[in-house]
Amino acid sequence: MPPVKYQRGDMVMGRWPGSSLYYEVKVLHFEANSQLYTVIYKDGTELELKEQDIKSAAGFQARPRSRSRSRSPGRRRSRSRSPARTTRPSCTAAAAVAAAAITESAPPSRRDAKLKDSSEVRLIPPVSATYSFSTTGGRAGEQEEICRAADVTSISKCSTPHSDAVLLGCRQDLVEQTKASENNGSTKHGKQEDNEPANKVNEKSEPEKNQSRLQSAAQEKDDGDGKAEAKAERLEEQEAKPGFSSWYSKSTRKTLASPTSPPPWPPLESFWDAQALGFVVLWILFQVLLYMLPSESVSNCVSVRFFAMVVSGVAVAAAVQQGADLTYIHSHFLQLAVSSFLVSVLLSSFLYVRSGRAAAEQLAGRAALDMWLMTFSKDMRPGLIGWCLINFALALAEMKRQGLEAPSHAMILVNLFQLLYVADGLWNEEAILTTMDLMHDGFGFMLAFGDLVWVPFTYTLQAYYLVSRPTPLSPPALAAIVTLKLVGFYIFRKSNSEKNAFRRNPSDPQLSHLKTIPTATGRSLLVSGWWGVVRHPNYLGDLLMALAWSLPCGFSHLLPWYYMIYFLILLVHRDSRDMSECRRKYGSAWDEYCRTVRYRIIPRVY
Ligand SMILES: NC(=O)C1=CN([C@@H]2O[C@H](COP(=O)(O)OP(=O)(O)OC[C@H]3O[C@@H](n4cnc5c(N)ncnc54)[C@H](OP(=O)(O)O)[C@@H]3O)[C@@H](O)[C@H]2O)C=CC1
Ligand SMILES: CC(C)=CCC[C@@H](C)[C@H]1CC=C2C3=C(CC[C@@]21C)[C@@]1(C)CC[C@H](O)C(C)(C)[C@@H]1CC3
Repeated sequence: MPPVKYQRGDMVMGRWPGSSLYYEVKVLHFEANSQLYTVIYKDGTELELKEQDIKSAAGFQARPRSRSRSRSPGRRRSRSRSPARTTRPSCTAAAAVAAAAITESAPPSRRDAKLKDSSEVRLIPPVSATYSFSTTGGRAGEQEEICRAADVTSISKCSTPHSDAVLLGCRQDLVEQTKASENNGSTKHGKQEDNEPANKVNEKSEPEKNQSRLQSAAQEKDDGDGKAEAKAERLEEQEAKPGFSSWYSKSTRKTLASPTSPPPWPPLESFWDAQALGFVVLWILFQVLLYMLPSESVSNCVSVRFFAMVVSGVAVAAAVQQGADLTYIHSHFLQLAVSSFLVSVLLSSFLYVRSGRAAAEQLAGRAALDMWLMTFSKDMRPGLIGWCLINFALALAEMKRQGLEAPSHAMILVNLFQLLYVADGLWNEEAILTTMDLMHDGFGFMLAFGDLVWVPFTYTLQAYYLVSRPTPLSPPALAAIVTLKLVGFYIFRKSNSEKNAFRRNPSDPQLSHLKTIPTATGRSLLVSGWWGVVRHPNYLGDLLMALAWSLPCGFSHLLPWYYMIYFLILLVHRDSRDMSECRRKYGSAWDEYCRTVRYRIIPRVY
């Protein structure tokens, strides 16, 4: 029996069925009976290839570089990845590799024979769905998808204006490949004659003009200053990393390409990282430290929570200045979320167990620690400030990943909008202290989970999305979004302040113009001003702001719209909870209020 040439796990170049194009694949398995290698392409497609359809990765390295790459050795970065990785083709390189492969593949007669061979290559899953040219992502998404399908991961290259030639090449090759592979698929079902047209397509589509087109495109790209290439390499490196981050970027692209096929679940081992847990614990301890600092000196002029936010910001800026790489937060997003989840479970369990004994121990004054922990946990600082920290880290990750000198406009908007929201919440002490969750629900798992996991790791998803999906904004769109945010914020702040001021001092002369309804409890209800427009003007403002957070991300994906949808459900649910609570509290006075102010959140609509 001849020795097996390629071993399991080897990174090699595999010929794409029906074409002369080679892409980097990983050997999964060799079946001695059929003499076929099962290989996996970068996009997850598994195929069985014959030995002659596989080449060692090293053979592809020299030719395309010397032929079309003008990058100086000084600019070439050494990488610590496996040797096969260093040969991974970028958009340009893939084109050049493909071109080289075509040239290499000798005279047409031999190529024909090869193409005929390809009909014997067996496709395991039907791949045509993966290669549907999605228009959902708009032009950028489309380009990216085409490049992905061709295993050309340098999105940034493909989306630069100069890359149209490459794009065209990729697109045409893919159309041809798709046709060819579909035909191969039917071959599997015994329709050998159906393969004829496919071979004809390939005969026509792979002549030298294809080669020169790809080569000139490659040349054109390499005449650049090498920045795009550096970008592509960075992207490749990111994608090469195992874990959630690379899984997410691949899966969002998959979703765009074929919305019907769910993205694969990230590998289990990528959920846990001890170092990530260490960072989460450190962050919470840092917030505990700030919480323990004597607050008298600042509390007269500035909210202590807001002060904690400023100090945290300064500390983070100093850490970045000292070389701390905050993009770790992006590449370990899932691990950090899992660690925070563990801490929230531990903290709420601890407090739950302790609360059972508290009554007895209170006499002995031993509940002090529990009380302290409880008030600290209700404070929401770690989560709210953590939200801003993560957003900032994601802006840095976007710059790194996209090779930008500053974050994109969309990223800046998302960061500033949410920073304003958090700063407002921390500045206005009542905002947190009077919220119904903290007033009525006590401290439980939901609050710990909300503070440590839900808020920092799901409210940041717009920024997370933008890291790998830059969304350009036209100046009018930018202006419209900023206006929407400001209008939303104005309604949110004014209405909350009006109610809080009224609750603090109902006879405040500044509020004397407002109409009220007395209730049996001795407290009154506002029926004019903001609270006379709808029953929850603050929710309306909050929803407009939520809209302004999602709009910068465009409409290509559901992920950045998650918050808007979740929040709509949350607020509608809160409104009905609050309605029952107020009816119980205020009885007929509440019914009268509801008759006077008919709409709940949106005037004349809901
Ligand atoms: N981003 C997020 O994840 C979240 C944000 N929020 C925001 O937090 C803020 C607080 O929301 P929430 O805690 O739900 O509650 P609200 O601030 O809406 O407060 C509701 C309470 O206000 C009082 N009230 C209602 N109507 C009147 C009236 N006409 N006159 C005087 N008092 C009235 C009642 O309490 P009483 O009479 O006892 O004073 C009622 O229980 C909102 O802006 C909300 O959008 C909330 C949850 C999550
Ligand atoms: C589905 C699920 C896990 C729900 C958890 C709900 C919590 C995340 C929210 C309940 C009330 C919240 C508030 C804020 C954040 C989310 C939670 C904890 C809040 C601190 C956000 C900032 C605002 O300015 C606010 C201070 C008004 C607000 C208060 C309520």
